[in-house]
Amino acid sequence: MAKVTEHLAKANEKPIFSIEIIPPAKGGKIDELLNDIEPMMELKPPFIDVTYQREEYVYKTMPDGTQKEIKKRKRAGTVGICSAIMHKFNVDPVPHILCGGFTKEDTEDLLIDLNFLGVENVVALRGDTAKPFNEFKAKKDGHSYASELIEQVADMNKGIYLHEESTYLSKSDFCIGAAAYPEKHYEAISLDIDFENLKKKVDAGADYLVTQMFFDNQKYFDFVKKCRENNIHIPIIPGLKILSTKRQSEILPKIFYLDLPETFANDVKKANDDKAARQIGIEWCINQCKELMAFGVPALHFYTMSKSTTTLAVAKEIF
Ligand SMILES: NC(=O)C1=CN([C@@H]2O[C@H](COP(=O)(O)OP(=O)(O)OC[C@H]3O[C@@H](n4cnc5c(N)ncnc54)[C@H](O)[C@@H]3O)[C@@H](O)[C@H]2O)C=CC1
Ligand SMILES: Nc1nc(=O)c2c([nH]1)NC[C@@H]1CN(c3ccc(C(=O)N[C@@H](CCC(=O)O)C(=O)O)cc3)CN21
Repeated sequence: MAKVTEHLAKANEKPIFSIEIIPPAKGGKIDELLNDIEPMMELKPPFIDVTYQREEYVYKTMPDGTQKEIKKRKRAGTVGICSAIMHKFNVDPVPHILCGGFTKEDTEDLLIDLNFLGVENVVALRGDTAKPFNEFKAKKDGHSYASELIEQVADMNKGIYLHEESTYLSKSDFCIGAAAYPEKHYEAISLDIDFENLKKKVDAGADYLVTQMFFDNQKYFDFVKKCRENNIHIPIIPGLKILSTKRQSEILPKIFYLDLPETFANDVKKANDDKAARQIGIEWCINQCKELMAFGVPALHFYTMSKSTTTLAVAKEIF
């Protein structure tokens, strides 16, 4: 097993093919998930990201009229999935770890579990705002920003644990990924402020970055240039989403704060149905990948949503 940065260092001629999967909805079977992703194994991704879905809250009126808060998690099982894909496919799992919903102590326990399982990588994120709220709120004794979470992982890599004074504790050795937003994070007031926050993540110990999806490569090229000019020299992996329905051309820019190039958006709008939109999405992504390869990206990371068909349609043209 190896670190993401080690995998990236080994790839010289071609970028690495990597994928991101999501846990199945509660009650789903691990075998179904493994079967769904198996077709992509033909392209030998050296690492697979497994997202962590945060909890949401629903409120139920009880017979006595009081409101009961119910905590629900639709897609649980990130750690178990990491262990399953590691043993079934012999690839490095990269669990996402979140600030949201976690105390620092919860995080420490999670990191100890991952370390014992032999997982050597994490992507450290703040996490989205819990539904149905409209503002991110850290847990009491939890982290507010990804940079703080990165610091905790980096501390453990030095043998510094919470509430322990001994200096002879075993050191973990996690490779730490962090998220980057070429078109700014949706909550950030400006691109520049978001960039300052990105620097904090790098200073806290991020080993590499993976970007939010983008459909305009120029946004990625400008972002990489800005990073390099500002002394950020770690690898920056482009994250790619293959547009696969007409609706996504309306909704993705709004949810994730991105621009769709006008020609692309118009072509998708003119498509007769989702099948036609998906074909346009596939072709757009193939062209994006070719241009990114020519630029010399270290990897092409696909947000697959655990579905292999569209990703394979693109990747088979590229790799
Ligand atoms: N669940 C998952 O697996 C994934 C989730 N994400 C999403 O990425 C988003 C945020 O995660 P990160 O980028 O890790 O969060 P982050 O903590 O780096 O940034 C979140 C927001 O806070 C601001 N910020 C950061 N540090 C700050 C500071 N010290 N002072 C003031 N403002 C600060 C940033 O500019 C940004 O607007 C979330 O929406 C997350 O859910 C992204 C990839 C996968
Ligand atoms: N803010 C944020 N939260 C995330 O969880 C997240 C990111 N960004 N960026 C990186 C990856 C990519 N993720 C995603 C999440 C959803 C779709 C997506 O296509 N979602 C819907 C459309 C939107 C909707 O109807 O809610 C779909 O059609 O599958 C793609 C990538 C998850 N990750």
